[in-house]
Amino acid sequence: MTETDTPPVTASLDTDPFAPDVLANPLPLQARLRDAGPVVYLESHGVHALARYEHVHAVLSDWQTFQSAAGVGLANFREEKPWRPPSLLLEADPPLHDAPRAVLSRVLGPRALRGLRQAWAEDARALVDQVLRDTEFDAVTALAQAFPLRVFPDAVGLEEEGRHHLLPYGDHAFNAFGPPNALVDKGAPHIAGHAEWVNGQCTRERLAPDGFGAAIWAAADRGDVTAEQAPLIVRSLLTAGVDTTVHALGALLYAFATHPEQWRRLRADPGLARVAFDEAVRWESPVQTFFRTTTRDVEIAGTTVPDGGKILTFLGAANRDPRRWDDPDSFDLTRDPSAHVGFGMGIHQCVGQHVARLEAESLLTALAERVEEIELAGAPRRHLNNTLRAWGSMPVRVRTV
Ligand code: HEM
Ligand SMILES: C=Cc1ccc(C(=O)O)cc1
Repeated sequence: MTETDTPPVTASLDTDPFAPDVLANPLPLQARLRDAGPVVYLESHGVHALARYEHVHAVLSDWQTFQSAAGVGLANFREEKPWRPPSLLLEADPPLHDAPRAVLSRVLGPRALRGLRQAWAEDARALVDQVLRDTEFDAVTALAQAFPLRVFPDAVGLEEEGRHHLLPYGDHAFNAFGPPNALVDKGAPHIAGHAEWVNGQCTRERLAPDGFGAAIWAAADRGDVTAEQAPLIVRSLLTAGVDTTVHALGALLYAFATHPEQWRRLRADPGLARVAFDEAVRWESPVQTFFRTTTRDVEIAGTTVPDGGKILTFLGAANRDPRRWDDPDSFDLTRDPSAHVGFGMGIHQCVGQHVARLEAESLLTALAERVEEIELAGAPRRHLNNTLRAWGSMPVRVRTV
């Protein structure tokens, strides 16, 4: 056998996963990646891609070998300056990651959220009553965007004025995890204005005295983190806490508008609201991808990735891996979705997931009480983003009780 006859251990593809047509429908490429092998070299960006559940789970669980401090996007912070000061959680490894994570775990933990449950349930009912005055509406603007933007900025303690900066700021941040393409170019001219408001909202004096932001500053006063760290920890909430839940709620509404039998199942058992949300996060994976950077030469399933190599983990592909899930492409409330990687895995697993679940449970419970049937009233339109899987609009028709 000559050198050229030896089959390559590592498959490679030249498809760009951040191309518009792929972002509009990533499922075919995800299937190709899973089937091509455990590790696939992407020539388009010079990175190694993982799309199978087993290997995505393993890489996200091994922060020592696959670090976050060199950035969790394509940009390698060892070689280039980040577009903004790195996050003290997302773009940090232990030990620097530990104290900020411990603070947010407490501020956003289930016990801290108990005080919000009643208020968010009432607000969801008020919004649903208002929206259901019409039998046809855009579920993205009327519900998926409206509810998080009614409850989350107040929970953080943000000023009323300027909240319109939140969605475009997050949208650009999530685009910036990808390559410097047209989506990044679209947000670049406006990001300074959005960032000026967002960064200003993270200062102690601009935050209401009783929200998540004030609780982070109180942790600084106790010495759990420093006063320099406090605003950046608040910034994490504003970056990660809005667009993600908006698009997860969009995924949830799309799932039910296209699966009437699952909607009937939820109405028969409203206690399914929380599992429905996690099944929607598995099925659509609003956060599709994240990168890691190797801290040494490492072999993954027969492929050696050199130190400093970027690894692209396809969370969305892992969440539909038939090696892990029965009938993965179906949205099914009888499934146990709890092992999904839609919130990540390991020490960086989403610290805001309980906030997201409470938002979803509040909205879904209010809808299930009033809406007998929900269906698409026209073709939904995708909102393209390098990292987020999102709907830009979703016309629906409802029958109410
Ligand atoms: C359905 C909604 C959400 C989804 C799908 C989501 C997804 C994720 C994912 C995949 C990660 C892991 C990132 C990594 O491993 O590099 C993560 C981390 C994080 N999320 Fe969420 N998230 C959501 C909602 C939220 C909310 C509401 C907040 C804040 C209130 C939040 C704050 C964070 C923070 C601060 C991190 C970094 C944690 C760390 O590095 O230790 N997320 N999220
Ligand atoms: C899941 C995305 C995410 C984005 C930004 C941050 C942050 O800025 O800390 C955390 C998570």
